[in-house]
Amino acid sequence: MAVLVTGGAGYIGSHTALALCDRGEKVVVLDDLSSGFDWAVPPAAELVVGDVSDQALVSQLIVEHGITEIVHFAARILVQESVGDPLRYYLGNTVKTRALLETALAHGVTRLIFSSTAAVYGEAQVEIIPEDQPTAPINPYGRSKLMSEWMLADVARAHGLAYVVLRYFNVAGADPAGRAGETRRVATHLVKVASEAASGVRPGVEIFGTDYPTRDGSCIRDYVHVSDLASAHVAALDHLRAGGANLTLNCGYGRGFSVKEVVDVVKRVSGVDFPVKLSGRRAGDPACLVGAADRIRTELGWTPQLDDLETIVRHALGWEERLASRNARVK
Ligand SMILES: NC(=O)c1ccc[n+]([C@@H]2O[C@H](COP(=O)([O-])OP(=O)(O)OC[C@H]3O[C@@H](n4cnc5c(N)ncnc54)[C@H](O)[C@@H]3O)[C@@H](O)[C@H]2O)c1
Ligand SMILES: O=c1ccn([C@@H]2O[C@H](COP(=O)(O)OP(=O)(O)O[C@H]3O[C@H](CO)[C@@H](O)[C@H](O)[C@H]3O)[C@@H](O)[C@H]2O)c(=O)[nH]1
Repeated sequence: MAVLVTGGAGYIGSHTALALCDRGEKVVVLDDLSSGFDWAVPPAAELVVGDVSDQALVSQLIVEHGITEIVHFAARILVQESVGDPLRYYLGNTVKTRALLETALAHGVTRLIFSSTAAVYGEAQVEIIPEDQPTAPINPYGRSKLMSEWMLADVARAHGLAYVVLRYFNVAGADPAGRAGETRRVATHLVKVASEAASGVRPGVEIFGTDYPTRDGSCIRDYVHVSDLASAHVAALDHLRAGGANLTLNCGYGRGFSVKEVVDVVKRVSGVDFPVKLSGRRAGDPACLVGAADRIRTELGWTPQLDDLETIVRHALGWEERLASRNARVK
């Protein structure tokens, strides 16, 4: 019995692989390393380098390792990039998910956890978004993920697939023990970017958009600690193994911070007053995304341990320090 973690060399996948290994699960990571790093895979997991749509490879992995569940993270993840190159997103996120599903079903793997996103909601009509809010994504990234959600629901009805869809809000922070964190060839996520600025890796932070209809004109997001998110996946796996119902759940804390507030917290926690430039809006960004957070607690018994922006930022800054010493060693 083993769990296949696609995208497990990436940010959220590597933290979830760690959480699974920590409790003694056998973990096989499948990752093409297009945005992930081989060294990010926990030592206790096995890394196979390849593409999730390579059906011969995935078939071989399922049979060889006795895969019983798939946690599917592998995807392209950037909203702005999806606006400029939509077909890349429909291929990477929708078409390849279809191929993976087909392979899984062909081998009788019928339990799957899927990384979806708050981007499926689009421009929120309510301050706190419940799961039954109509989906109306405003960018190709969100649409590519929503199509995958629909595929899962259809396949569940037709072939008995059991799934949990987790709609993550904005993921940030790093493993509290410093074993993993967010590593990017080019960082774009706000907490990561601001942590890099505080660490001197970049000159400063640009705030994209100050004319949104929010309390200070900058966008509002629900920032969730990556290790809490990892534990939500473990809880989802237990739910499926116990024969639980198919679920689509928000994964956030139910409270939002503006871009300006996040930047201020990073400055305060780091003690570094890095330069900030006010700029125009970035393509594809909704004004506000904050998720109702009660259903996942009720359904999965998920109890976040790290719901605190300062803690998230402290862990993100700690990871930057580790990366700096690691890069110094590698050079
Ligand atoms: N980071 C966030 O804030 C956030 C929020 C909502 C949803 N998500 C979703 O969570 C998942 C993971 O995001 P992340 O931030 O860890 O991204 P990431 O880029 O760090 O990780 C994705 C991993 O998937 C791998 N990958 C991509 N395409 C692949 C393919 N075809 N075959 C094999 N491996 C492939 C990449 O090399 C990378 O290691 C994604 O599905 C993303 O859409 C992320
Ligand atoms: O240098 C920066 C980076 C970001 N932002 C703003 O900060 C907010 C958050 O942006 P970012 O951290 O890039 O995350 P999102 O674009 O909200 O997208 C993330 O969060 C979504 C869920 O809400 C996921 O679906 C996506 O995969 C993930 O990239 C947005 O308003 C950005 O315009 C800035 O102002 N300056």
